[in-house]
Amino acid sequence: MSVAVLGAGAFGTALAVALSAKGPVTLWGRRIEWQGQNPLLPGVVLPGGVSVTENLPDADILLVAVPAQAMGGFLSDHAPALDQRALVSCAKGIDLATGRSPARMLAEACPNATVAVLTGPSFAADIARGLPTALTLACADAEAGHRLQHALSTPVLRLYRTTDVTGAELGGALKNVIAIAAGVAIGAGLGDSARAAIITRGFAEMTRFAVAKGADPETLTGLSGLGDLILTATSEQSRNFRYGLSLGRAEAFDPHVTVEGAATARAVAAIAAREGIEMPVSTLIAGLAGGRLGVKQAVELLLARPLKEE
Ligand SMILES: NC(=O)c1ccc[n+]([C@@H]2O[C@H](COP(=O)([O-])OP(=O)(O)OC[C@H]3O[C@@H](n4cnc5c(N)ncnc54)[C@H](O)[C@@H]3O)[C@@H](O)[C@H]2O)c1
Ligand SMILES: O=P(O)(O)OC[C@H](O)CO
Repeated sequence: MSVAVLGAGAFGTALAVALSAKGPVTLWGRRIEWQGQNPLLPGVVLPGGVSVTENLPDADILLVAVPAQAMGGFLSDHAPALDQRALVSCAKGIDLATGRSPARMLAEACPNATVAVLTGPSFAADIARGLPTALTLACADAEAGHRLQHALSTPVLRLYRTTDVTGAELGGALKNVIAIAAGVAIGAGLGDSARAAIITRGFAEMTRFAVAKGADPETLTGLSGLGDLILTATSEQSRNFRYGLSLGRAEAFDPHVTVEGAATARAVAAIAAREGIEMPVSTLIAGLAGGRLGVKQAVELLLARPLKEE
């Protein structure tokens, strides 16, 4: 099956590099201003098996690796050309404008496509270097999921399979919000114990939100939920964690860096308020990211919450 990656950022480029171990891969970007090495993925030389193009490619499997907040614009430009394919969303977020997940946006814009999600703990730099990585491939159609799992696994990129698209996708989106909170805790000097509390209580609210949206709670304990939360909330390789660090330290952060958790926190807080889902950490991160709250005030609000059963 032919494979193309749409979106030539760090993750799309890393996936193209990794999958070129199995056969030729086309990497599509809207404006490619580099050759051989993508500045978003420094130090990685594209292998010969990856061909880069600005013309939307024709392939059996299209991995869509644009950020969640860019998915709407991307689909308005390209949806008709994507229908009737296997579309694998690689974005981890919730669209702020519509409150929809990337897979849902793909399915609505391309009603005849088979839609799947690729998610889980994986830094682009690790994948591109060929380091061992385990991910989740989620597809509601179990047979199609099985085919995609095999088509996209390599000896070092191991894909586990699930039919719980909602659980896998929300785990990946929500962990970014909690990773920002973990970064804030460390940046503000609250310590490792506070970070552990935020990760644990954050995981509880990730699960609460996902279950309210129809997810199987067990999915949240897998690679796409807990696995990715552990990675993102504990590593300075993570852009979400680094953004949180800068908030905690009251330092500026490069606005050109993709930080999915900032907009997703605001999307989640709006949905949670509307639907009565208790999401204290995400709601505070939405306030911080939106500039409505300061770190001191956010910490005070969190510590002032009523004592309750775990
Ligand atoms: N970088 C990682 O380690 C990593 C790992 C796993 C998942 N992801 C997820 O992958 C997604 C993409 O992240 P990234 O790291 O590649 O971001 P990035 O900032 O490195 O690149 C984003 C790319 O998307 C392109 N883009 C933006 N809007 C577009 C549009 N309308 N049409 C076409 N292209 C458009 C940009 O030009 C850029 O090349 C995010 O949802 C992220 O959470 C990233
Ligand atoms: O750099 P981040 O914070 O966007 O995280 C990248 C991946 O999602 C980690 O699994």
